[in-house]
Amino acid sequence: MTGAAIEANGLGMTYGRKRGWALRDCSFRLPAGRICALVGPNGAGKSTLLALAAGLLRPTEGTVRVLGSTDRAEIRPRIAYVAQDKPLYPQLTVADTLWAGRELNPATWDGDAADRIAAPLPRDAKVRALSGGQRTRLALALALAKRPGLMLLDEPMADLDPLARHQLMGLLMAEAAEHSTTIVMSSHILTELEGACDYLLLVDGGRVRLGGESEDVVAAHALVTGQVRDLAPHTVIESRTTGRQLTALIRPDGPVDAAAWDVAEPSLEELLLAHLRSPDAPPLLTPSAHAREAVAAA
Ligand SMILES: Nc1ncnc2c1ncn2[C@@H]1O[C@H](COP(=O)(O)OP(=O)(O)OP(=O)(O)O)[C@@H](O)[C@H]1O
Repeated sequence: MTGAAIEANGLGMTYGRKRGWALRDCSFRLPAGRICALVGPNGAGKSTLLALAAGLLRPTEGTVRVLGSTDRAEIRPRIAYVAQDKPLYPQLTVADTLWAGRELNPATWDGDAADRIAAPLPRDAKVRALSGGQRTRLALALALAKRPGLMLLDEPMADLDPLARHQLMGLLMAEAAEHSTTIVMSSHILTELEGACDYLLLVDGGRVRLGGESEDVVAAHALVTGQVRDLAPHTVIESRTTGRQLTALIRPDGPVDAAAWDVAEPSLEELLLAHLRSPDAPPLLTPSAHAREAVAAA
């Protein structure tokens, strides 16, 4: 079993006594070296989870271990966190910002990686004069050139045009593969994640609903179509009937009766949408996504 990039045990966070839980009872493990899609509806707790992993928030309960440590000062130099609003110094130029990145990370700074990502940006432009997408590009250049073990990216592609998105996604994937960087990327663009991410965390209502290798999570489900009848003993995530025809996303418990049902593998997008529409469906974590402490306690 490889080391964990993130391991959460009973992780919970509330922003104030009266506010309720932003995240609750989260126990999962993200093995190192994965590219993980963090998905969920607005307000699900994705940013909270990323900020906890980045050490910017203290858990209200439970623990989050990052790259094997819970010591936030020790973790910080080894991670890169790009927040949703891409905070940068508006009065600095692009060149100054990259220079500051190098000065702050002298041991690890990869100037070539920074140049590759920041190539289209005018070096003498002030950050405050950059567009949202250009700021994102600069923030990603800083994050990647730091050569972190773990990149935590909160909706990094949201304000990029399709071409820039495609190019930066490709660059990130290639760099991550070459340097075994773990990436956690929150996004609402499900189609885009399908090709890029090999691991999945679905958070909803502050809880982890799905976790594990994307392939395994998909393989644990089936899309079945047939005449309306009982689907027991399988777990039905979502079903709809049209006349006498039933279509359902199920988690099979044993072989599905091929004489009674047309069976297909759902796409990742179909699977995620079905779970988002069915908040009461039971959670599923594949074995690699089980927190070790949780496993030990079971
Ligand atoms: N600084 C804050 N103070 C108070 N409540 C907060 C704060 N940040 C987030 N919350 C609350 O915590 C919950 C989870 O929010 P979070 O931003 O983590 O969700 P998200 O999944 O990232 O959402 P989105 O997809 O809209 O970015 C929400 O109910 C939100 O209102």
